[in-house]
Amino acid sequence: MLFSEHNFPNRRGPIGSIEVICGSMFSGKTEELIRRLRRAQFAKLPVEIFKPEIDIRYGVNEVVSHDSNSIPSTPVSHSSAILLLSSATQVVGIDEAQFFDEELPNVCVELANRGIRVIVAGLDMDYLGKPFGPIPNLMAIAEDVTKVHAVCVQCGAPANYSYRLQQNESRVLLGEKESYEPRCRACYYGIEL
Ligand SMILES: Nc1ncnc2c1ncn2[C@@H]1O[C@H](COP(=O)(O)OP(=O)(O)O)[C@@H](O)[C@H]1O
Ligand SMILES: Cc1cn([C@H]2C[C@H](O)[C@@H](COP(=O)(O)O)O2)c(=O)[nH]c1=O
Ligand SMILES: [Zn+2]
Repeated sequence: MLFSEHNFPNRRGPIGSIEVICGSMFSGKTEELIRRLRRAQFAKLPVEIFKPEIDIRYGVNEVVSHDSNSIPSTPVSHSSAILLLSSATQVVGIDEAQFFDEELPNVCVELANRGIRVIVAGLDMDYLGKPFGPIPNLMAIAEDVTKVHAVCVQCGAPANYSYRLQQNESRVLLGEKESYEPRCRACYYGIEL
């Protein structure tokens, strides 16, 4: 976005917005989220970061990337808690948003309409290649959507699927490299070219 696009002479006060960072596992969603939030902190803006209570893989009170970058965060059990905990902030970050309830898009709209910059990261597809939780609706209402890609472990192409290695059919199965690998379309579907 051009800096000149931020100059609105007839507007007073901050304009809120919703940004979505999505992609497969290992695509760099959390790193990109942390990068944007750190830049906001460098700008001395008050920042609050949330994640779903379910995701305690690396610790309860921080968001951690696969490369061990981390930033403190607050675990919440329902998206409505984000509204209550964001009254004095200007930037809200949300990680693992695919695990939140379907109210999350409304919560993000409410925050953005208060003038808050909302940055949401999450899986766009589950292991079956189906749109995951509230992410598709968030992508529809966001001002900005960034789709990041991992590297396909089979062939090296850009990967947008999270292939599950375990025989487990529940949609939610927390895990890392022992349970998932990022794959491109051809390798995910086993398409011979
Ligand atoms: N196959 C892969 N493709 C890309 N990055 C990978 C892969 N395997 C491990 N990584 C590591 O994962 C990091 C991204 O981690 P992270 O931001 O936590 O991803 P995400 O939140 O999308 O799962 C990369 O910087 C890289 O070091
Ligand atoms: C595809 C898929 C993933 N999960 C889980 C596995 C991990 O715990 C997280 C994703 O973490 P990341 O930061 O994006 O690497 O989600 C799941 O429960 N169900 C799925 O279908
Ligand atoms: Zn591939």
